[in-house]
Amino acid sequence: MSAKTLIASSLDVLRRVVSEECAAPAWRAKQLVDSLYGKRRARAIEDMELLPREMRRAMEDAGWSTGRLDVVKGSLGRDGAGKISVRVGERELVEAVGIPDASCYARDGSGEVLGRADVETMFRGVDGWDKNRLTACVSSQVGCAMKCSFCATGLQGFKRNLSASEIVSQVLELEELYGKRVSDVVFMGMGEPMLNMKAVVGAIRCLNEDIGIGGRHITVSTVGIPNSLAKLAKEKLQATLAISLHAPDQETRLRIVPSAKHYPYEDLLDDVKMYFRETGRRVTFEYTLLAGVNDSPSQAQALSRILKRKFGAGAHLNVIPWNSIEGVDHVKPSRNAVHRFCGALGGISHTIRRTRGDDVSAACGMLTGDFERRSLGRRSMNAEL
Ligand SMILES: C[S@@+](CC[C@H](N)C(=O)[O-])C[C@H]1O[C@@H](n2cnc3c(N)ncnc32)[C@H](O)[C@@H]1O
Ligand code: SF4
Repeated sequence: MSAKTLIASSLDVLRRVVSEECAAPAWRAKQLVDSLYGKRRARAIEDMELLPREMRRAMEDAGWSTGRLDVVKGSLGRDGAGKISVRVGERELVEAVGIPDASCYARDGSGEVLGRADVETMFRGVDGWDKNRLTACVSSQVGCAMKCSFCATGLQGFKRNLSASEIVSQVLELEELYGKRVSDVVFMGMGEPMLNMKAVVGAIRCLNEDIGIGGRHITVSTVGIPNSLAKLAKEKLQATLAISLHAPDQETRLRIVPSAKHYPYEDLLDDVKMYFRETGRRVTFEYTLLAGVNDSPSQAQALSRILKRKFGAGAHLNVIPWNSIEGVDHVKPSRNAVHRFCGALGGISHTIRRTRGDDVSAACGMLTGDFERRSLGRRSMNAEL
């Protein structure tokens, strides 16, 4: 990774690069933006045909790169959901997922292929686009330190934060592979976005202002980090906030979300309420449903009571039946259990998340970038915690 990446740099920074490092007129900064995110996107500075050759050379000499990422491998689910592994450092890989329209399907079954060209050939074999929507699920960290008991990323441990450029580039790579513009971005891949707020906010601004993805089509999902929501509210983003709640009370939450120890349930909900008041944005709660842990009708009733007490009609619940992960001691709830739980929610607005890409381990909580983890070794990843 180069620290001097043009992707996700603000227009002010790009203007400075153009005028101070390239001795070119400031209006060239607009062409630089077009070269990064416009129709003819350049993967490397040398390919930026809109810019004079001397200017490209000056940027390279000053140590700049675009920041585009290398796609190492990919796999495609039957429903067209595709997972890619991108290299973000010498020995680090993270995963990102493309989730097309629900009407899509993969012409050629799944399977894993190596190398960008083969991944692109495979991803272009997605048919059945209806509304032309493509959601990018991006990672914000290499691994995650939060250790939620049901999540493959949490099992992996934490390595480092991603930069804004590394986050945005995941979206650019998915757009290029599918040959489609991304319509929605969800920060639901690897990592806890609120532990990397500066880069996440920088990435959101770039996705919104430079790439043109509507703020309301960007969702940040967080397990809840003390004091982070007040800071996020100050950023005045249009993005939607999703809180991974998973329980109707502190005791149940503590069983599955170790970090809840530092953030009592009521305090979390009070902070969410403050965020709701400050931003006027509807808050979504996520609830990963685990058989025998948090899926009983009485737990749904308790959840309904507390959400109504705190938010009235203003909360929405996303119920996510657990996606099984090898070696993890949880049980997926039956269809009946999911419907019984939702039936007991007593009028709380909710949706049951349809699992996408689970046949290629691309669904929620299944991302790891494990390829490199094996060579790094779990001990070395955890050593940096
Ligand atoms: C992987 S997390 C990343 C964002 C953030 N760290 C968080 O927890 O909200 C995104 C969502 O996936 C959910 N999730 C994690 N593992 C899951 C699994 N195995 N099955 C279903 N949902 C899962 C999380 O609870 C969270 O709501
Ligand atoms: S669910 Fe989110 S916070 Fe928990 S371990 Fe997974 S990525 Fe981290």
